[in-house]
Amino acid sequence: MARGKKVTIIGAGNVGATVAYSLAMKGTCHEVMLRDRNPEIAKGKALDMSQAANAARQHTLVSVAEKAEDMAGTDVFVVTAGFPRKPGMSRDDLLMMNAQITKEVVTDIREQAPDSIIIMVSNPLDVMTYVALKESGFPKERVVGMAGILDSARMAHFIYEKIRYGAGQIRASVMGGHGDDMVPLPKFSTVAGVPLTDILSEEEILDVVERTKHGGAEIVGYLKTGSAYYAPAKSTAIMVEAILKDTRQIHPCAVYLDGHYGYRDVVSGVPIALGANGVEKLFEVTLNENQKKRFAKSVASVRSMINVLKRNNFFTNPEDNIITEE
Ligand SMILES: NC(=O)C1=CN([C@@H]2O[C@H](COP(=O)(O)OP(=O)(O)OC[C@H]3O[C@@H](n4cnc5c(N)ncnc54)[C@H](O)[C@@H]3O)[C@@H](O)[C@H]2O)C=CC1
Ligand SMILES: O=C([O-])CC(=O)C(=O)O
Repeated sequence: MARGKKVTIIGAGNVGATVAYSLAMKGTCHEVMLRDRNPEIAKGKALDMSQAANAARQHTLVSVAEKAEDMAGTDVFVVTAGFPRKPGMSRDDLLMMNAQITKEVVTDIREQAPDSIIIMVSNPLDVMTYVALKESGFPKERVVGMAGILDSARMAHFIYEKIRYGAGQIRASVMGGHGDDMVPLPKFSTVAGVPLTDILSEEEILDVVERTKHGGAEIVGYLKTGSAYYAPAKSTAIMVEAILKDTRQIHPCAVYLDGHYGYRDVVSGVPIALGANGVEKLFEVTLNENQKKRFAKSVASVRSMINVLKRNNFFTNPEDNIITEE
């Protein structure tokens, strides 16, 4: 069954506002609500976007949640509240400040819309998804992080730059966390069904892999004051649409691993079917030894950040501060 149609975006900055614009231009939902600690700017953006929706002959109304209670009845939350990185920083440097913000906003979500689905975007993404899951107390199916769609889109673009054909037919595959240890998978990537390994040389593939891993940093290097937002916003809007329309299409997303791939109590990016209930199915892809090793390294890096939070007694429920694995 398709869910209702109210989407609330917490954090109406570059990514949040662009997600709202993307949803409004497509008429994906009836109502998009923005919530930001700076409500005046959010109001200006909401008004501007509602007018743009009319220009585009769409029905979407964009408004602002001035009070937490205005978010009641939300079906899908997108959380982009938090700081972006600047040149010279890694996403992991945002851990402590964004964890606190995530904890605050998730408390409001839990109180105002306990049956909703949360799409996390703030960085470091996998850890923030874990924080949202633990602090909301929601079932693991209803807290999903956005990264894999973005990383795969970047990889597809870098492939396209090299081959200059097959636009729109490139299916690139990336798993693991959204950090420097992410796991691009050229062996699972194709152009219209033709394996990438039959199209590009080893050296060219290595170049695509490295550029994908540092795709976010490359853009931070140009923008200087913040990070990418067009591709991140489009990738998030795709997730919102999959949930609202119950498409159950398969996308790489950051989800809680509960024994999957041999890992517990951690979040990482894996292929899932995304639909009205959030994670409808999690796929366990058969990885070769090299891929397994790279995935393990990525999971370990996310876990080490989660453990920093646990050591600081960050989580509200004392049981969540128990370290299950180093
Ligand atoms: N998962 C991914 O692939 C990606 C993640 N990101 C992350 O998304 C986050 C947002 O990035 P941008 O939109 O570029 O940053 P931004 O600085 O443009 O926007 C962040 C917004 O959050 C708001 N905010 C901060 N604390 C808040 C609170 N407690 N309640 C409500 N609003 C609050 C700020 O006022 C600001 O408007 C960053 O952490 C960034 O690293 C960005 C791109 C891709
Ligand atoms: O690079 C960043 O900090 C923002 C982000 O996650 C991305 O663009 O992949």
